[in-house]
Amino acid sequence: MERQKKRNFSIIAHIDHGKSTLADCIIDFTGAIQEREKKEQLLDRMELERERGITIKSQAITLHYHARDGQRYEINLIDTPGHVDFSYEVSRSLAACEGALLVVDASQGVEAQTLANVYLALENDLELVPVLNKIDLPSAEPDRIRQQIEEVIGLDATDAVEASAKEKIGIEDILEAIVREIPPPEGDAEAPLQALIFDSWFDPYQGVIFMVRIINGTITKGNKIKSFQGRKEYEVTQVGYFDPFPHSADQLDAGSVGFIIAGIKDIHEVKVGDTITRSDYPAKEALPGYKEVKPMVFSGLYPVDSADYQDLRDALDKLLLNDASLTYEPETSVALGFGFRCGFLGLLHMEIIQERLEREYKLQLITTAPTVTYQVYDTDGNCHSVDNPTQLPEPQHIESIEEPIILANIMCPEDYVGQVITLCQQKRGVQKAIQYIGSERVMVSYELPLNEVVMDFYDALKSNTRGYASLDYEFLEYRASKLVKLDILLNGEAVDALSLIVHHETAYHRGRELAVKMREIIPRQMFEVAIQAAIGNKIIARETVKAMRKNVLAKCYGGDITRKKKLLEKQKEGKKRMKQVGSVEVPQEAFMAVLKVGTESK
Ligand SMILES: Nc1nc2c(ncn2[C@@H]2O[C@H](COP(=O)(O)OP(=O)(O)OP(=O)(O)O)[C@@H](O)[C@H]2O)c(=O)[nH]1
Repeated sequence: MERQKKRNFSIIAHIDHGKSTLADCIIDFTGAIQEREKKEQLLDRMELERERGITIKSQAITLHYHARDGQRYEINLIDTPGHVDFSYEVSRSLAACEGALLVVDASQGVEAQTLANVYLALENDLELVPVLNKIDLPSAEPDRIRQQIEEVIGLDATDAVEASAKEKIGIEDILEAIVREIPPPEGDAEAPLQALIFDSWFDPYQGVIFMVRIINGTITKGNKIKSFQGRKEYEVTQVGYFDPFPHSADQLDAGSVGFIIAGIKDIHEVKVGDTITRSDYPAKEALPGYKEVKPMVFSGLYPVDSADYQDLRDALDKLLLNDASLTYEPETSVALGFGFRCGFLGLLHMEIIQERLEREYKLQLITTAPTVTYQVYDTDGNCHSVDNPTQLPEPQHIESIEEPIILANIMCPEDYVGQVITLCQQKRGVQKAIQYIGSERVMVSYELPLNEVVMDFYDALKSNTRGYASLDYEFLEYRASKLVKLDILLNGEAVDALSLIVHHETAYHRGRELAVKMREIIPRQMFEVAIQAAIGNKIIARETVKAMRKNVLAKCYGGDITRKKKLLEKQKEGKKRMKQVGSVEVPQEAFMAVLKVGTESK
């Protein structure tokens, strides 16, 4: 199809403002899928995504639309993940488009991620088409939100389409706006090939499938291709597009969006953000903006049953095929045995991976508290990247420690500004700005140590603002800080998996709270358990779990055998999540308890 009749667009929105539902409506409206083939939330591929209602991997669908001007248009809808953890993927998807629908919930209005996504879209020079969704809600106030969009974003919202993805209102108007407002792609089909990879995944039969936007040139079956970052050359075996089902095409040319298959077995050979070109007629330059995503949050994953170690490795291998941003390497813990240190883009990414391992691979896991990567300078002048408290050198060998700092933008109703500020202060935040957005909403910007945010910042923020605050953040820099290692000892033995790196001012308080929390979590055993918190060699707190007096079965004397069996079963169930640490049995909860202390502290 000629370029003038093509449109490439994404939908950007704050979480839950209705992006996926609207995408489904648009697909439906253009008749891309038959009723019987339709699944709820079609764009969300995995079961987990459906259940949580979030979109993890981006994907593109080619639609055909007969517009009111009598012309037939090819419209490529490129789905983007909405969460802050995945902003890099959002950015790549946006780079493949000329425009974006900016979906705003007509009752909630502009939120932190609306703004963050708008900035990403503007960086990519996209034409923004505002849509006010959920106008079916009695609480919808389209006029007020229209004004808010103009004030906050500076975007003319006079013609913003009023829509309801739920009631299928305004869908045709949205398609008309796409055709009218979003420019057709530019690009030169005669020039050397430059194809931007904006998504890739591993298919067990085809190998790596990658989604591209052809910026210049053409690609067809049989072409030899290579990427600017990868070293090897591959032969294209198939090109095509999804509608949403895969279809082969003769070729993809400048302005098109589609998939390429080239028998690639290693997902790391084709990285999202990289540029593909042809070996016979190579482009001189990669497209701008290639940036490697680095994991920001680390956690140890251990099988509850050490016999499952190999299964965990296999499962991680498989997950890695579809998720190039996940990293892992083997690690051992005295307390937990053999496991893996895994790196994630953020907390949500971490939760998703953990849940997939447990649900799809039926693994029972013990996870350690998340940490960030520290830059530790030793007294010999060497710098070490430390993502595990146990790797921290002895205090006398440490010259200084630097921790990652983020810039967090929090948007909330003005009534909650006080709570948000208090929370940020507690978390060692440095205030950067407080800005009124429209008449009642406020944007609070703080520099915060990522280490404090990975603990439980998000939950605390939600509960302190009754769910009304939204958060977006970006990495800023590494900054020197006074950090110390806090250890927990059980019967005199330091438990490596319970160690934490914390700021020296909060260490004392955290240690004491953690010891109390451990006493509540660790069940009584046949002997007394001493719980101590220590900073360096200094013990700062002690709690005791008294020895057990009663046999669980004692109260069943004379009772029937099935009841006894039930009790034992129940005990066994509980034991599954227990880890033997020295002589002490420690439940899974204990390893995450560090997340539960500290917010109320100070
Ligand atoms: N009343 C009403 N509810 C809607 C409308 N559109 C979406 N919803 C509901 O809003 C919730 C969120 O919708 P999603 O489409 O999952 O939102 P999303 O923006 O894709 O969310 P993420 O995938 O998490 O980014 C769901 O419960 C939808 O049923 C609408 O027009 N009206």
